[in-house]
Amino acid sequence: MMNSGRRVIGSEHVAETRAKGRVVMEIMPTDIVTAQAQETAARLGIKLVPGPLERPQVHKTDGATSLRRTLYRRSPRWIAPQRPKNGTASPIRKLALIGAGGVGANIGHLAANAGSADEIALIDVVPGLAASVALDLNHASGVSRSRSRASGGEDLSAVADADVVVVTAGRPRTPGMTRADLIDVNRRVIHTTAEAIRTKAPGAVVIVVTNPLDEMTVEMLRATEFPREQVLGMAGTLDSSRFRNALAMAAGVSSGDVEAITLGSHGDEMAPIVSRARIKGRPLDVFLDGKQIDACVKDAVTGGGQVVALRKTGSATIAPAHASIELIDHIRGARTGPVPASVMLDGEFGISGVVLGVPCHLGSNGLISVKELPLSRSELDALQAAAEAIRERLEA
Ligand SMILES: NC(=O)c1ccc[n+]([C@@H]2O[C@H](COP(=O)([O-])OP(=O)(O)OC[C@H]3O[C@@H](n4cnc5c(N)ncnc54)[C@H](O)[C@@H]3O)[C@@H](O)[C@H]2O)c1
Ligand SMILES: O=C(O)C[C@H](O)C(=O)O
Repeated sequence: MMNSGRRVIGSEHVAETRAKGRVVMEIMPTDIVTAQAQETAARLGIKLVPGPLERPQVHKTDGATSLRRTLYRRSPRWIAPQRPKNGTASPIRKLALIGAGGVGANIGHLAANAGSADEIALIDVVPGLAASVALDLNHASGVSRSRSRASGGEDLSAVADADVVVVTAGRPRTPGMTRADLIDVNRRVIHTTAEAIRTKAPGAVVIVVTNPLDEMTVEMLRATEFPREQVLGMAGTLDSSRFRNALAMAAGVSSGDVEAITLGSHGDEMAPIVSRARIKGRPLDVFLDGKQIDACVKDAVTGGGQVVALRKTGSATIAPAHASIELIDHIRGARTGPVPASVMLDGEFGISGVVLGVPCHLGSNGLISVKELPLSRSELDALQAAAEAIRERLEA
């Protein structure tokens, strides 16, 4: 039934859906669903679900039929960041990478390849390591045609005047360890690096990667005495990527069809946000049952440990590097929209004085604002629990 361009869904439509053996009925944004249809759907066990994000519409133009894509913004695209239309975001002038091990070298590689920075300065305490990675990156530019120039050495003063500093310096965990077991050894490394950043690159945006992430981000904030806008922790982009991958594999779709985010801590108190996750623009339960969704949540939380158990000598490096580049892209304006990062909260989500993974708007000076998404009661409780757990660990 049509009514000024709108489809009115009556109980007969619901009954037709049932008769076809279908259990889901798609409702488009312009549809009007009668109260009777809702009752019939409930009685027959039919789910009325929002239609897909994109749906081709047929339009008649001068007797010809053309197909036009109409975008239905069922949920705001607050998860998947978008590149600016003209794709002309400038590279960062100087990117410093403290730590040229597994994660640091991979960040250097991706940054050079994407032209994220004009100058990439690598620093590592192991003699020759950072210089060798820098040389390797420069050698690759003959093929990749990257314009980035890399340099490497042991001296922390090479952070001087960096616009963005990524800190991966420190020990990774090995099987049998939790990230929290790294607190003592890595806190010392953070303090050493923080001193150099504070004095030589006081205007830099610092991205902490070293574990345990939430605690090390707090240490960096304390030791540099930088405002909260300038110190970000990287974990949410990695955990969200793992969550999206798990959902995509379970639903048999590509990761690009999935929008999902994780908040909270980078550990057992991680909070994958199920209520706002979408597969092809639709809620998860259209594609997956409760058990499958729980398994995906578990996969996101345990993903890091799974890699450690297999690798034995260290932890993941490739996905963390991509996830770090995502933050760098937001800082340099190559991507827009909220992105999960760990920042010191100041009343957002009702939490203060603790570093937690939350959706953030970022820019060239770091944090612009925290985006307080509407979350379900249990998700808000999970954020509060994560904040309390981190607070307790810091006090201990
Ligand atoms: N936040 C996340 O999501 C995430 C993801 C992956 C790894 N991590 C963490 O990142 C850290 C690095 O992981 P990795 O796989 O690159 O380890 P890695 O051992 O391969 O590299 C770490 C490097 O840091 C260097 N280093 C140590 N102390 C230093 C100092 N004072 N100054 C300069 N360099 C120093 C080491 O020589 C080493 O080369 C670990 O703590 C790991 O747990 C975090
Ligand atoms: O798991 C680890 O120890 C490394 C990192 O935090 C990860 O999640 O891959």
